[in-house]
Amino acid sequence: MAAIECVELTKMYEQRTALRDLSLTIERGQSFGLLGENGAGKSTFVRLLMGFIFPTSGQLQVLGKTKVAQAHTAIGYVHERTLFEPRISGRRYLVHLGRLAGVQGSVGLKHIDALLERVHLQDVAQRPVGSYSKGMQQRLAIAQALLTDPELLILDEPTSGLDPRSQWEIRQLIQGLRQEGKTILLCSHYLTEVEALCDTIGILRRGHMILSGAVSDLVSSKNVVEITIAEQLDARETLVRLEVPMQAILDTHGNTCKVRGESQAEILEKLVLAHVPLLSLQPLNQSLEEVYVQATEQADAAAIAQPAPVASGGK
Ligand SMILES: Nc1ncnc2c1ncn2[C@@H]1O[C@H](COP(=O)(O)OP(=O)(O)OP(=O)(O)O)[C@@H](O)[C@H]1O
Repeated sequence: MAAIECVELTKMYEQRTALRDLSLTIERGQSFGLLGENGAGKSTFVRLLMGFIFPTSGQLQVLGKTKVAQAHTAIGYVHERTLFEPRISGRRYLVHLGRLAGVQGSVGLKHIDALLERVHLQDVAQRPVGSYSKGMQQRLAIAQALLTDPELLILDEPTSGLDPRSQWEIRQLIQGLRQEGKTILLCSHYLTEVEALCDTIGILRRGHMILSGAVSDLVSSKNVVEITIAEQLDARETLVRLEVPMQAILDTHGNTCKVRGESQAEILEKLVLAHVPLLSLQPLNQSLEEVYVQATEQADAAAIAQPAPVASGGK
């Protein structure tokens, strides 16, 4: 059973379509990054998963439950703007919420102290939350999400607006949770963060999923190989001399050249037969940022070619 499964999920707010025909499976133990511009529908999807709002049409299952609220005890949720009571201490905050979630008694308190340590707040645990930095508050929000040791974590922009050090601390925490095998849904605008923390991604654009797949497949889909030959040789001259078809060569620089993946075997054969010394051969990846920009440009071009009949839009 998948952690999250939806089929043709649609959500309309009156006349506005926030999410349209979304079909998606997030397997257990997978870390999934949900990307998309402002107003793309990410928070709407999260609200549907949490059962705060209901689909207009389509099916949704969270941890096997179609009534998603029934899965709540196994979900940890970090809202994009967590609000705290500023006068109580971090520890008391967790103790109160722990009681609501059935985490209590000496075992519960031990668990809370371990969580405070895990998010590196043990030294400030008795201080009022109002005196915490934004990064510390965000770590407290993550501790709160972990109170019930949930199987699924939904993290809505957990590093948004934090300084680089605080972002790094949160990412370290998420990486640890991922390694423990938690299922993670991470909404984020930070593409390098998603590339580092997620196994699979989906890009939403005006309520549509325009691209999804494994990060490793998407970044390696460029199909370009960089070949480096002996230092004293000029790559372009060598390739011309060996009569390599020019359309196979994307770029040359000194003793390196970038060639199309499909021409790699033919070029290597020519180089080897001509006894050209090879120093390295490396497939070139593109960044997730490049994948994102390309996908959104293609979606825009398709939208211009075929305008959508129903209004949907940004904030
Ligand atoms: N309660 C609401 N009533 C009407 N329209 C809404 C409501 N909530 C969201 N929308 C609209 O639905 C669309 C999707 O919004 P949503 O908040 O899901 O986007 P998002 O991808 O989370 O954006 P952001 O990155 O800014 O958080 C937007 O056009 C938004 O204006």
